[in-house]
Amino acid sequence: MAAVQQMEPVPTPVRPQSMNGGAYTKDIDMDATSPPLRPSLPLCSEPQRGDTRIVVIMYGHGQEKIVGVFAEVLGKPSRMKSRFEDVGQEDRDWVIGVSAESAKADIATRKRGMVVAINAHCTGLGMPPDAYLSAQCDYEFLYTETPFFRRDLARFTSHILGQLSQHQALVAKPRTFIISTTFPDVHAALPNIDILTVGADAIEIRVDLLKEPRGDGTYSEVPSLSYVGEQVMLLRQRTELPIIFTTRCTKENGRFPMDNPGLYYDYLYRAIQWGVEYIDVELWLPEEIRRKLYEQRGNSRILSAFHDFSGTFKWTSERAESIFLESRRYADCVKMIAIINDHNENFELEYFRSKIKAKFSDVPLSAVNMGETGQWSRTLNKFFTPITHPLLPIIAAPGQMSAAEINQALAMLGQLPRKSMYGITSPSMRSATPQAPFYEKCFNELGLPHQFAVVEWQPKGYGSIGAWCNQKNFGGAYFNPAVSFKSLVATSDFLSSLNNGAGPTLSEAARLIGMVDTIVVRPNSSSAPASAPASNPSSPPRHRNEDSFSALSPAQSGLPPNTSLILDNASWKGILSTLTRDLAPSAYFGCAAVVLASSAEDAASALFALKALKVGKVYTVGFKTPPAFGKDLLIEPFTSLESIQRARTIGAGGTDVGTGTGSPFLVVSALGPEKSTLVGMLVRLFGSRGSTNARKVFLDLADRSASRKGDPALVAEQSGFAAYGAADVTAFTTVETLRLLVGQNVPYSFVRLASGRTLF
Ligand SMILES: O=C1C[C@@](O)(C(=O)O)C[C@@H](O)[C@@H]1O
Repeated sequence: MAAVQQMEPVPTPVRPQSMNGGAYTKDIDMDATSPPLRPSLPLCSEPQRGDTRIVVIMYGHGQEKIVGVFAEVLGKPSRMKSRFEDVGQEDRDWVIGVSAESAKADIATRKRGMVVAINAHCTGLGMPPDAYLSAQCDYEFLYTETPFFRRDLARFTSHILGQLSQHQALVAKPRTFIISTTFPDVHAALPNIDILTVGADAIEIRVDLLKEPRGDGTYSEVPSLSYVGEQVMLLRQRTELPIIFTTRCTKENGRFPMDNPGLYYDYLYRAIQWGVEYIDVELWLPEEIRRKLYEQRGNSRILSAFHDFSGTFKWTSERAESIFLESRRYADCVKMIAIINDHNENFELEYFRSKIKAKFSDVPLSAVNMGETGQWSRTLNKFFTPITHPLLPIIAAPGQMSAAEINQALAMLGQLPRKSMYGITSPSMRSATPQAPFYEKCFNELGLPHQFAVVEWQPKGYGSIGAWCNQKNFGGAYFNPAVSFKSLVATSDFLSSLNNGAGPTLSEAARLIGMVDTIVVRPNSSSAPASAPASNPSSPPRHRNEDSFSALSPAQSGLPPNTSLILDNASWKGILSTLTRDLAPSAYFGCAAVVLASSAEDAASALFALKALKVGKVYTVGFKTPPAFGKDLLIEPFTSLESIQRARTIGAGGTDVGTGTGSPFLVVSALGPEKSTLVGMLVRLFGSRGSTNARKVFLDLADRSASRKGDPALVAEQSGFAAYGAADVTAFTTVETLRLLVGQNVPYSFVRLASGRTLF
């Protein structure tokens, strides 16, 4: 198994104390690990073991089943206890349920180093959560029973326990946008949420703009915590984007009153308990409040906010830098926003930005100017640029632009040149749904100037990788289906000539998987390693094969100097996202899995995803596992019916699901439709049996659209599996491909919506 290394400790919120209260106790007991090698894809967050304390769920009257659902999502069995006092070391691998009523007796004296207390409250019960439990618990999960959103619970638990985090990936991304929603009621946003969030990397809920009806036609001055909680719940149920929770004060263009700073603490701390990813903390708040929120932020991240509407703020002043320094003390990211009077002040901001970046690269800065005069700075800001959308009722601040407007402005200024991107397919894909209209729709929605074409390529046949890639305006490509790295390089003079003949740069994922599905174009940074590619060969090598990369006219040919091509693999990320949509990563940690494929190439992306999920053992059928995987995965090929039988009966009681010793919890099949009967048979063999009611997972990677044979997913569902198919993986892979190719985030639900039911 993977070597372990110490992870930065992840504190979790502690009981809120009175604003005069003493310092909180850091009583966290975690055995934290991280994977041995970070794949070089910057946009993914690797699952972590995170907080391993015993999870105790407090449930409301008649709601005991939520305890079992939490357990399933975490991959653990559950049992009930009467009080916190009864929870002990023997409960280590269990999820414990305690009724809300009896939890009140001793929640305050629980062993905080041993248990993490989650108040699960069903909003459909018609009353707010118990105020005492809300204040005392570590976290609070608000949910609706019908419909119930399992993916919301999976996301909540993965976040609060530190198993998945998006922050690092967002900071590493070259450009990120946040959409500032301004709805008085989140319900109004829901019908359009997919389209509203295209291009956004995070979504801001302006809590101060929410309007809670009082019932007499008027609205409360400040929306109540229970109203805000439901609004946050609604939003999180419908979007996969990280949420930014903002209580903007009246002096900074918001509606939250400023006479009681404690009010901000109450709302912002509660947002941490609700598992909101980012908390906007205004700099004017007393230091004591900012410090406490920072210390109690758990896995949430603090975005410090400063706005100056006076019109006298100077980016060149000493005050500007001291504001940044003060903000940074209790923040993970800093936002500074000012009204300016003169266009030159945009240049001053750019100077400030570069100075701060050079001196303090650890805390990212989002800094823009307001008003029309300041719009230029909105096109230059790279981290968390606030954006609006035409479907929003009002803009959140003067001068705000949409993602499409910013991209169009960048294109006009020559900062976002028009690129040619390709979908490289094989003749076998001719009958598949055309993909070009989908990409064009995305580019259009995002205001991107790029063009997209689907081209056909066959190793040793027609089509030329060199001719597509070695163009001045080449913007990247995806392969569908993925191609083996070896055959790609063997048939392309151009690719093999890169890096002075060493061949193209590979991401860690593509290297291990051996299959490439994306070619990414990246500018060479000055920090690039010495081996970074010189993508533009100084003199064209002689052609060994058909890859006539000089076929273009001189004006078109030649990647610009200082440009690298990186061969990558997005499919494993699509598989990982599919598997963790309804389950937290811990459901897979240490478990046994079965992978069926007719070649190692077909299985490799799934194996890489299973490695990232730290599964305990992989049984294989139909292929020989590449040695590279042997280092991190325990592999056992099924060689006979006996070996299958043995794996099947291990831990037949079923209580060890997720503990690494049970019978397989996950079955992934990459076998084609012609092998449906075999897949169905194996799935049935490994179906849920015994006392466990935990649903196992079946993932079918085969495209079954043209097949009339039986669907193994149906067999799987009948045998106690939750089944996922190629359409889910393709949509998540497309999300990743778009991030890699154009650096923009397009939500999974938009991909599914825009590409219709068949999905390519
Ligand atoms: O802080 C900011 C930035 C902002 O004020 C803007 O200028 O775009 C918009 C606000 O919603 C957000 O909280």
